[in-house]
Amino acid sequence: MALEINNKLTGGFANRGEKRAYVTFLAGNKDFVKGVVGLAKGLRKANSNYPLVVAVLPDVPEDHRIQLVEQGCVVKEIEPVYPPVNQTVFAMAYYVINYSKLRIWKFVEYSKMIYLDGDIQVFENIDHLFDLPNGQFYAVKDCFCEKTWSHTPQNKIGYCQQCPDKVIWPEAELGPKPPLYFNAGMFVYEPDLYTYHNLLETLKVVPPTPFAEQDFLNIYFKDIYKPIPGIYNLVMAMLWRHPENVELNKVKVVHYCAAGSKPWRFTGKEINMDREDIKILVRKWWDIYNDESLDYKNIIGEKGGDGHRNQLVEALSEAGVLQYVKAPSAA
Ligand SMILES: O=c1ccn([C@@H]2O[C@H](COP(=O)(O)OP(=O)(O)O)[C@@H](O)[C@H]2O)c(=O)[nH]1
Ligand SMILES: OC[C@H]1O[C@H](O[C@@H]2[C@@H](O)[C@H](O)[C@@H](O)[C@H](O)[C@@H]2O)[C@H](O)[C@@H](O)[C@H]1O
Repeated sequence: MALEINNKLTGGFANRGEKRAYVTFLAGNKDFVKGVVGLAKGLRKANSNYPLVVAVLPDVPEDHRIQLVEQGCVVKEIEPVYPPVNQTVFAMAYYVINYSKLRIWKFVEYSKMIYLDGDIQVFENIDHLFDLPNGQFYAVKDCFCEKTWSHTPQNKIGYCQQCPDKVIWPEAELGPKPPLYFNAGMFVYEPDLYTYHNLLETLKVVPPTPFAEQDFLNIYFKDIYKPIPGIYNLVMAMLWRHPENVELNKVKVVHYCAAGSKPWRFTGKEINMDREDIKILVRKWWDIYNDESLDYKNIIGEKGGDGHRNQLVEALSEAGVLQYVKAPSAA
């Protein structure tokens, strides 16, 4: 049924072949663009075969969009998504903007995408995740132990899915154990318009909750969610909350989501930020960000020629900044 609707809605996109891409989300005019530039360069260093699409909100300024296009990104403007205003429950104000991530389900020119937050770095090639079987939603299990989870029954009783035997879930008092819960900073999914419209319709009747779109996506995809190993999204707090579950030398993807861990804002002053492993991970991020050999222009080099320039103009047009770009000089 869903597939038939999907074909109708996507105008036969079902035969869109194996067009794949990484995708991230960028909002605002401040420093998160550094995160996305770092991610673009990290994917290049990891020899990824697929482009990085950046879904930008209208408030992302032209110069940031030009930076991203010049780093080889496919910049696509999206409209914000705001949840229904609901007096009883609220999303943490900071996270409300993340509902806009839901727009990436309409990128149906791609058959499969891997979403990565802008505060994620890919240190080793993960292209093989695109070959995971279709029809499922793949992501890494989150951890409930940080105080950001103090609003939840899990955190209140010290239960965490990362160590389910440490504190047994008290079914008699709290009912059935909660389903597995993923961190929405990284996931493997298949864009399709049926799901896109269904997500937005469902959002209208689901009150906002503290972890915003992450909570919402966990509800929506709970029947097809398949956990993948933590090496594909090291939720930073795992280093001090569940070190027994982390083999840092095997980690391929690092998620700088702990308070104070964003490399481009790093001061080392927040809790846990004085740890040696954190300092090494931040330094590894900067090594990539500062590596000019990873800049797109140095990869393409002069070989690009007019073809590259035309490609750049086309990309800038899609990014909505063409008016700032002079047409390539006549050959
Ligand atoms: O001002 C902002 C806040 C968030 N984001 C995007 O939304 C994602 C999720 O926000 P954040 O990383 O702060 O969440 P965390 O995973 O750290 O809780 C970021 O990685 C960015 O891709 C952004 O572009 N600008
Ligand atoms: O909007 C809700 C956000 O929820 C998640 O961030 C949280 C979550 O990971 C908690 O488990 C951590 O404790 C916390 O530090 C971290 O900020 C996603 O990474 C982010 O992309 C976004 O969906």
